Amino acid sequence: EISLQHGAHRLGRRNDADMARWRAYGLGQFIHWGLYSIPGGEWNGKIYNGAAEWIRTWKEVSPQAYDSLIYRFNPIKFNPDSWAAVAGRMGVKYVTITTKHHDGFCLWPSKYTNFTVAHSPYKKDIIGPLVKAYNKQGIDVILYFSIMDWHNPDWRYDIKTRDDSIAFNRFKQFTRNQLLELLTRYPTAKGLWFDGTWDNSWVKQAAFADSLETEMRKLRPGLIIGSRFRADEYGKRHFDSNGNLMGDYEQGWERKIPEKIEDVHGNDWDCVMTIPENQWGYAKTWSGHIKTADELLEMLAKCVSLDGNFVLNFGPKPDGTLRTEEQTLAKAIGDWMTVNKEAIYNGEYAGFAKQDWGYFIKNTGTNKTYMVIFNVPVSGLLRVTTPLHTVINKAYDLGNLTQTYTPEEIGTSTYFIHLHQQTPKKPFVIVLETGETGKSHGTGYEKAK
Ligand SMILES: Cc1ccc([C@@H]2N[C@@H](C)[C@@H](O)[C@H]2O)cc1
Repeated sequence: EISLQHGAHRLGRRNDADMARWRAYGLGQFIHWGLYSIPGGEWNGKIYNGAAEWIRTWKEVSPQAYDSLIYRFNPIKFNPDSWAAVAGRMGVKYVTITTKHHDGFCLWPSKYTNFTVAHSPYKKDIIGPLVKAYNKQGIDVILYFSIMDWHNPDWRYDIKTRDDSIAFNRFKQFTRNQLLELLTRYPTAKGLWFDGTWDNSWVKQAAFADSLETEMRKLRPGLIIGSRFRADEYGKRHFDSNGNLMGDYEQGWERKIPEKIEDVHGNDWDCVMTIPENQWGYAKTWSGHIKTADELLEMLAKCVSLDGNFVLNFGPKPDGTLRTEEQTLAKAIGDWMTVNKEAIYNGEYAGFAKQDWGYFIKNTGTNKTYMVIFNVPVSGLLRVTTPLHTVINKAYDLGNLTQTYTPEEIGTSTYFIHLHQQTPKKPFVIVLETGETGKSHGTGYEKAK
């Protein structure tokens, strides 16, 4: 261990109520919305093959022309209550919304720049009504904020000269002002999701970022900030120079999911995922593979089974409506969640050996273990190896409690659950009520005769 001033300030998970609430979410929604939604990945009739929210960096686009999109931002059909209703129907417990993406356009009327909704034809605050609408649906809000700000002339990718550091010091104050402004304007926000923090300019600000994080936490006790916000004094990000996670949860799983429990190092984490391969902002043309509801449900179950939250991204259209494909997916996921939410909310790693048929999830509320089944084996036999001294007392369908199973014990802590013939063509859940050997009324099911 080396002594660090600006590394991790806490070892292991946060154990307070605010973090327990975040840990229990399971399913979240990401929303990327801003000026980039207007071109939607196309410019002068040509399709940009990068992520739509990065179109300002395309050589075909002059930054000034892009920035003039502010005069076309007027989402007349924007209705936050309808977005929140779609999210509520989908079963999300929290939403992460872009307040300012890399382009620097602010969806709230910031006092510290004119590049905001207040100076667009729309004029009104977007973030406030969104927070209110989502909170009304019982959905918590996390504010996405990009440190990197292409529009602000004081932004630098690196600090090479004295002029750079003079400009960047102004930029640091601007950033601090905007963050304190957001926390003050939107006091119900549960956390901040930082992005745009990989460039040397910011990585060199270990002390500043550390003190800013402390200041924000003091202003908003319980605030949840991930590992992407700051680097330690040796430039290490996410994990400090002693290998300890900075921030409250690991923010490294963008468009990817850990394979096994060892990959998450006992930390909380979220996975943020796009529906197409790599589009966060609205893209008129979705090319490549578009994920189906079943694929997304499997990602959700996999994340929760490994102690993470799964956050699915929506890129609303410039007029403020949600694209049809996203609404259809939200409903399909919601229909599944209506039946199976007990396997997702309050879900955590169950400690059962991973099996090919799907995922084990322990619900910390019900204390039951849920088998989320995606791949029914041709044998119709679902193998279950319980943790040591754990026996299965009951097994039944979550979707139909009268559909029970008598696990066949085939070895030490190992059982086969015999599926009934007509297994559904959709992911389904079997509930296991377990006990500790010697503590339950019996020793579980008798050995197979
Ligand atoms: C290389 C790269 C940088 C930033 C991103 C941003 N993070 C996602 C959450 C989106 O905001 C995307 O624009 C994606 C890829």
